[in-house]
Amino acid sequence: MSKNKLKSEKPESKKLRSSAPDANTLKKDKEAEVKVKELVKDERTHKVLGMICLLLSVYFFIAFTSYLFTWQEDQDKVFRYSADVLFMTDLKVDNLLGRLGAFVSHWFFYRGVGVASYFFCYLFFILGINFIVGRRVFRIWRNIKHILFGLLFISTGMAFIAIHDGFPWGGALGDAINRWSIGFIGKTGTALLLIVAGLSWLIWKFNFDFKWPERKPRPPRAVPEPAPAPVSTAAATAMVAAEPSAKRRNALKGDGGVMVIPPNADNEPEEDTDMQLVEREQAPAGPGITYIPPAPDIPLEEEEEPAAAEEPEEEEEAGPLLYIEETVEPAPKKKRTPPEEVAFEIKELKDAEEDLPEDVELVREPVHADPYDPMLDLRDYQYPGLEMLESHVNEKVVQDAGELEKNKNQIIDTLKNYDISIQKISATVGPTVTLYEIVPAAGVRISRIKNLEDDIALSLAALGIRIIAPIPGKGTIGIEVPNVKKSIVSLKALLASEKFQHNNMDLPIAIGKKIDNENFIADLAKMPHLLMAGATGQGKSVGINTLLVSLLYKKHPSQLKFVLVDPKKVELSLYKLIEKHFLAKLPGEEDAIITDTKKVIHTLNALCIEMDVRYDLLKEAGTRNIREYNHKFVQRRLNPQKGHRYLPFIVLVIDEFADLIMTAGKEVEMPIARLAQLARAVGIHLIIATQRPSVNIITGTIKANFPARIAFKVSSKIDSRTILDIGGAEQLIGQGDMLVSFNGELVRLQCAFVDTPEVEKVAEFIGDQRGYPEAFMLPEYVDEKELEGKEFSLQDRDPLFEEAARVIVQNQQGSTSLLQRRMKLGYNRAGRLMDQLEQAGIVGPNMGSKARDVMVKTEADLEEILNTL
Ligand SMILES: Nc1ncnc2c1ncn2[C@@H]1O[C@H](COP(=O)(O)OP(=O)(O)OP(=O)(O)O)[C@@H](O)[C@H]1O
Repeated sequence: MSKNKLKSEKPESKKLRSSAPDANTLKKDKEAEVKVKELVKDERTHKVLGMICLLLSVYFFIAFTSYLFTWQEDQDKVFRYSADVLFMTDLKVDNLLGRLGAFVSHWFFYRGVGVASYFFCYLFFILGINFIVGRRVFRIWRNIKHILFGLLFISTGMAFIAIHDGFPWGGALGDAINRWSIGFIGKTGTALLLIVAGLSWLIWKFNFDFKWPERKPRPPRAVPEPAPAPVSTAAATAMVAAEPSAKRRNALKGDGGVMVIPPNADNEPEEDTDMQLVEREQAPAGPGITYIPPAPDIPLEEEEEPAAAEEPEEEEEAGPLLYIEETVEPAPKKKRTPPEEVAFEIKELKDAEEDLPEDVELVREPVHADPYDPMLDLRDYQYPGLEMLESHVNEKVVQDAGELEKNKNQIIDTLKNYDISIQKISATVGPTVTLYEIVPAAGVRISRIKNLEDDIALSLAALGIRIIAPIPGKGTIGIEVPNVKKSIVSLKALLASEKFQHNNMDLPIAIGKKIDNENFIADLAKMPHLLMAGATGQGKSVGINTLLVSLLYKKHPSQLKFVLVDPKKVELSLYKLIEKHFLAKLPGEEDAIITDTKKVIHTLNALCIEMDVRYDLLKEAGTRNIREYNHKFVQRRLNPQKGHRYLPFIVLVIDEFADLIMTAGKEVEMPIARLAQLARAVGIHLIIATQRPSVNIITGTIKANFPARIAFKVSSKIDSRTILDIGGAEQLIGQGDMLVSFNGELVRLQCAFVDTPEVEKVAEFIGDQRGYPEAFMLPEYVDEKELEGKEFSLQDRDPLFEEAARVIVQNQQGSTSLLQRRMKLGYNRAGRLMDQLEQAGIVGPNMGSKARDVMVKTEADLEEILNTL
């Protein structure tokens, strides 16, 4: 439909354009709009605004302070001439900032909020700093809330205290509230109200612990930490990060410096919980601490501790606090840990606690260290909003009572014809089909119904009837009958669902709705690959778009890359716009979307190399999968100098697999099979779609490695068996009606619908934002066959020769895999480089599985050799 739509829309839009009155004007308007947008986004504009805000803050501060001393002299003049005072050049005022200073201060103090006016200086100050620094150093909304409260409270309070003073302590606002309040609840009432309001604010802000000391869960004692086992930084981060910082502080305050485990950590966000679990598995209780150098000072005020609990998404800016133990020996001179600075959880270290002599105290130094933030490169990246997607007209599931009754009667009658009586029948209306569940009368064998499946379907004379006898796990028989009025499941509804919004999945994909209208949302990382088949026009392309768009809604460009293979050339071309954000390609390639079979082979092999390189990295890091690896990397426990890097997930999407197999056969099948077998742990996942699910295309090897499969309507029962190992897909009704085989279950779903213009909007929105300088580069793959017979001489050295030589000499290790890892090269190219290095006398001859000798010992020697070459 999408394509059709596009086609049919084109002539219309042409017509429109030709009848447009003045295309040039429109273009200019658009250009102007773009320029204004750019100007607003420009960081220089922000800096200028910041300067203006700071200036206002300072100006107000001086004017107000001066007003405190000169108000009596100036008040008369401002009263007398009102705003005219500003234009009376011969009028002398005492305010340091002249007539404007006197006028503004009068307005703020006398007509406004009295001394609380200083809050405005603060407001402009924090706005100014945020604009200039370019990030939210201060949280504006939180501060505005406090400022509003402060304005009301201070002005009223000051007016109450200094009710008879001539100076406008509370301003007109304070006076008015005060007068009203005294009239309403009396003087004492107002005083009490003010005290309660003030205390409430303090409690809200600092959440004092009012517990009686004897009721404390455990008596205060020395900090029980394992003496010889410093906590790894990661564990510390996980513990500290998992705890809302307000709680941390409270725990400390309540104890006067002694640490208490917060009683519950239940209100932690889900993601945090998960991270904590992973970390606990890893965190070594023994030595092996990695020192994280203190990051440049981040002032503590930035953190505004309680805010961390309220606005967890903002934590990334300041980074969680890390606590690293530096001295663990029993110190003769006791040093007390400063109570406000150390937050710690003891749970994990309980075992070691017993070994610790009673009087030992640990000295910890809080360190502000930034965990590596992969999103920082594109930190202003905005996720697409749901408003870009459409709600489709007939989205509501229609329950037609007449239709239900008719079908029910027909089912009962038909079964009666075969002497099958039933006890009970119930119906569940789904978006496209209704499931009638039948409980047969006692004594009726289910196998009988199963054998009569085709006859019953024929008698019911409806298209797309599927009989499930029995429904697994239920002991009932299901008959699925297509609805006359089908409803569309819009992707928007699925993406807005709670299950999609709040989950802990690595690669969440919204697929569709089950018959009982439950949303089917799965984690591609767990599937771990997906095979899709369906005859032409049954919804495959829409299905692929659904999956891609759901991932785009959830993932940051630093976390996910797509490799898109589109032999049909038109299906995935929309995603070209997001090349610099989400696509991966081969070095030196123009197009990120691969349409040519030869290039597909190169890309698949490059992905295999990337997989091997990633496995090497995982091995070196001592981790088992990409999640653990990235976690360790984020904690800065892996050294980028040694080739470690943050690994984004890679999703390979092939839109027409049959076409590839027909043209390239084994050359495509082999790398796909390798990837499917091995790549899940390193975060490479495959989505493969095909029109022709025949056995020569979906071979045994492929099938065995794709446990999750989706079938749209196919043309024959054989095709259905090829893809799902069971019939049924031939009875689907098309238009996104699908069967999903996943986790050993077969579920009928209505695929979520997302139209091409919606995808276009999302892609444009992402594409318009600042991206990486180029697409994500896959390692280079050089076809051995292409290289055969090519003798190389030192004259036509590889362009990377010098860099490779330096890597080898710096590491004093003549290993091909070192070059592969460091320079992200394919095995072949790294091997060729090594041969050239041997020819140049930089490394020794090949020694089988051992690394070659490095003949050049210093970089200075190497430079000499390179100069002479
Ligand atoms: N989930 C859905 N809900 C409603 N209608 C759908 C859905 N999926 C597909 N359709 C309808 O079916 C038409 C064909 O879908 P689509 O283009 O995805 O088919 P296809 O299997 O990719 O075909 P081809 O293999 O020829 O590209 C769409 O234009 C749309 O009208």
